[in-house]
Amino acid sequence: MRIAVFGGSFDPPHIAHEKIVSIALEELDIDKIFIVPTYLNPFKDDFHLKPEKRFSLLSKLFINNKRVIICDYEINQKRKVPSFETIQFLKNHYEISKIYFIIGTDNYKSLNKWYKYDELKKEVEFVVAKRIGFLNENLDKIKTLNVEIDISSTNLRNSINLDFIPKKIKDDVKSLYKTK
Ligand SMILES: Nc1ncnc2c1ncn2[C@@H]1O[C@H](COP(=O)(O)OP(=O)(O)OP(=O)(O)O)[C@@H](O)[C@H]1O
Ligand SMILES: O=C(O)c1ccc[n+]([C@@H]2O[C@H](COP(=O)([O-])O)[C@@H](O)[C@H]2O)c1
Repeated sequence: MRIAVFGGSFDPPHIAHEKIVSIALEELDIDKIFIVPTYLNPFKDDFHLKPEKRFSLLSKLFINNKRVIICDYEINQKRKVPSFETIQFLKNHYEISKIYFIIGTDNYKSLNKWYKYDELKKEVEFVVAKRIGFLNENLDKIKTLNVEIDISSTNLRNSINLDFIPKKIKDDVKSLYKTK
C-alpha cells in the first residue's frame, strides 16, 4: 500500500485541512491517507480541544471517504509523540511500500529540528502544503500542494468564523466554542 501521512494538531480542523486531504488524494499516487491527530505536538506546550474531541471531529469530517483513515495512535499515547515513532508504528502494522508525509510550509522550515530527522527523511518523502503568509521558497525539488487558503487554527480559536469550518462539523464546532 502507498500512503500519505498527514499529522497535525487539528485544534480545530478547518477547510484548509480538508482541502489538503482532497488535493493529496487527487495528486499523489497513494491508496490511502492517514490523518494522525497529535496528543500534543512535540514543539507545543498545550492543546485547546481535548484530543478525543479533535479525533471525533476528524472522524465525522471524513466518514464517507474510504481512502481516509483517522489514526488514534498518537492520542492514545497521552504524551508528545515524535513523527518518527508514528511512522515506525504504521510500518509495523500495515504493508507499506511508500510513505509521503504532508506538512505545511511553516513546519517545513523547522524540519531539521524534528526528532531523528536524518532517519525520518530516509523513511518518508515530505510533501509541502504551500501556505499563504509564509515564504514558500526552496521548494523546487519537493512535491507541493497548492492549498491557497489563508487560515489557521490559531486564528479560528481567536475568533471562530464558521466560514472556515467544514460544513459537516460546523454545528459541532459551534457548540464546542459556545460551551468553552
Ligand atoms: N492554510 C494552510 N495552508 C497550508 N498548510 C496548512 C494550512 N493550515 C494548516 N496547514 C498545515 O497542516 C498541518 C496541520 O495543521 P495544524 O493542525 O497545525 O493547523 P494550523 O492551522 O497550522 O494550526 P495552528 O495555528 O494551531 O498551528 C500542519 O503541517 C500545517 O502546517
Ligand atoms: O517529530 C517531531 O519532532 C515533530 C516536531 C514538531 C511537529 N511534528 C509533527 O508535525 C505535524 C504538524 O503539527 P502541527 O501542530 O503544526 O499541526 C504533527 O504531526 C506533529 O507531530 C513532529
